[in-house]
Amino acid sequence: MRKNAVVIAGLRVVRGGRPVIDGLDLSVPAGSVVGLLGPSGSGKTTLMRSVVGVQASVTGSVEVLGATAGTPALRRRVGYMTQDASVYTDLTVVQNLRYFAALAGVPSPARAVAAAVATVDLGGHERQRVGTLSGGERSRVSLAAALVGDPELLVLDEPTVGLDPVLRRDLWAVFRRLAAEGRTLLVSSHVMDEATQCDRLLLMRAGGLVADTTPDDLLAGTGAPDAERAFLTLIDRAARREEDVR
Ligand SMILES: Nc1ncnc2c1ncn2[C@@H]1O[C@H](COP(=O)(O)OP(=O)(O)OP(=O)(O)O)[C@@H](O)[C@H]1O
Repeated sequence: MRKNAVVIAGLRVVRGGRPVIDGLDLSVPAGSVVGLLGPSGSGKTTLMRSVVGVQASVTGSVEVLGATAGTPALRRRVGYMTQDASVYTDLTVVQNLRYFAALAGVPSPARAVAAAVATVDLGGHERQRVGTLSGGERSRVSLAAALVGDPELLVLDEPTVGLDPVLRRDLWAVFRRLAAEGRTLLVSSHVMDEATQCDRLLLMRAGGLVADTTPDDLLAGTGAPDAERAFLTLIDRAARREEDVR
């Protein structure tokens, strides 16, 4: 089995004429849930877009499942859930999923759609137009769309944003189940209690990596009582180090 699902070396991304990621190295172990955390604007989405292969002005090496990010061979093997819902509100749940299954070239679309609906627990809503679903249901359709190609790597950009604690807990149970099946999940989040559900944590700040750690080591290394305060401690330390260098 592959040791790392993603290996990044010397990643540099220029957006709006300035480097927003500069010299990033990291790896994502296969079969694990890796949390991508960091303040707003730290580069999480840009990193995820680079992994999926949809980001322009990327230099350095981004290897995904043994291939260069974005190569056509990876299309079905990588599922991407963007921050904003990317499903069609005027189509039903099943129509959306059939469409995404066709894009991914899924050989048995009906079976794949049914499996994705079951995974995200949307049974009973199959024929409902997405525009009439609740916010939480809609984000689960986006997750199902990312899942319908049966990907080995799932890249999920803030999948739980705006969801209530019950839905967040349920979605994290889904993520854990997907990882137990051998899939790799790279999940960004602002919600620090979600950090404790990850196998590994990547902490970004200002386009760089501040920490590559585990939830236990994050707490032990900072002496903080919870993930949120540990995170703030590391961000403050990194900011102070940067000021000392200047
Ligand atoms: N299209 C763009 N043109 C110029 N700058 C951009 C563009 N998209 C993003 N940026 C800048 O790149 C930096 C990283 O943005 P990115 O969206 O990756 O951050 P993020 O960590 O995902 O933030 P958030 O948590 O708020 O979603 C930010 O400073 C942002 O302003």
